[in-house]
Amino acid sequence: MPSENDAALRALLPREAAARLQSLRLSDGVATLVLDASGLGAAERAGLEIGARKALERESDIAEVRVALMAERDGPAKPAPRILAVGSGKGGVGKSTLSTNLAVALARRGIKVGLVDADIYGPSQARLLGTEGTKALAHDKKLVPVATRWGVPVLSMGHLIEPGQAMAWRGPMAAGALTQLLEAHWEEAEVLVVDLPPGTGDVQLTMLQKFKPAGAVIVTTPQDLALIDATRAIELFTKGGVPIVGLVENMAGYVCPHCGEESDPFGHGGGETSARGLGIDFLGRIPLDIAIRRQSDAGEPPAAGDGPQAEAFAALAARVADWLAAPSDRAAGAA
Ligand SMILES: Nc1ncnc2c1ncn2[C@@H]1O[C@H](COP(=O)(O)OP(=O)(O)OP(=O)(O)O)[C@@H](O)[C@H]1O
Repeated sequence: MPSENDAALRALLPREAAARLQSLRLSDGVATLVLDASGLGAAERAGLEIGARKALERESDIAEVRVALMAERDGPAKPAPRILAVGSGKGGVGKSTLSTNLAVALARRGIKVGLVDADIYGPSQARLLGTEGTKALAHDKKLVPVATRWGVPVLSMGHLIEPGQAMAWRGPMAAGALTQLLEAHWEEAEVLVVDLPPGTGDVQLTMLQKFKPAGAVIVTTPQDLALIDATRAIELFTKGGVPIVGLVENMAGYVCPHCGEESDPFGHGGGETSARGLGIDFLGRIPLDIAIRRQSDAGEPPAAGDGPQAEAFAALAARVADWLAAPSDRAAGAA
């Protein structure tokens, strides 16, 4: 039976959230709500969660708000989302930044996208999608993805551990964590963009063996060394039978923050030539632009804006969406 206290809390909720409320509990300053999000798209789900969260966070006796969005189970089972792995041979090439913005740009095209941060030891997606400090809830022993303002639900170790907490896990534990992130309530997503850690460790192998991606996007930078490393990442996927969607050249060309002029300190066309040499598609270039770093650090994905940075990610998303629309042909063609 709801207590008077619960009724008072319920009255604080926006009308839509109150109508969809399944349960609401306040204990030790933590308000836990379960909302029925059946029939809602990703953006509406995000709006529902954010509205409820904001309304309760204003209360002085509520220190934390936990929201779980549930969808009806009846009706035909939805197919599992197709996994798009984003990989690189080495760290620091901007793979996480690319994963975030590719996911946001795909969502802007109307595709229902979720994002999994498979970088178990160095998670960054909570920050990049402006959800730092939000804890992921579990329902039916499965994690519930965290809604974002950009219509891209996300799960990252950053939503499970305290910021700065060291992850001293052995490989199998990290692989187990990845399994939890991927086997979460992703029912609403058609595509899951998975930001893989660099290299070829346990996490990548689990990914290939257990959750066969539909395709892999390889991120590189113009420096030769990174291109050689990218070759290794490509080999990992092709040996695992995962089709390569193509190569993205990040930090390609420097955009002057003062005059906007683009220059190429590392030469132009390395990514294109390299992709051609490897027999894979070239998906495009994302310039080295201080605005990309600033907005990303602030949890505002540049792909969600309307500047030239957003255009670069939109062009990339268009190529990837084309590939997703005809994956088997492409895969067969690439074989
Ligand atoms: N195109 C770009 N222009 C400007 N800065 C960028 C660009 N791409 C990435 N960065 C910045 O470079 C840094 C590294 O990017 P990011 O964390 O995405 O790389 P990563 O390959 O995922 O690294 P790691 O392997 O360490 O996880 C970040 O500070 C990010 O904001």
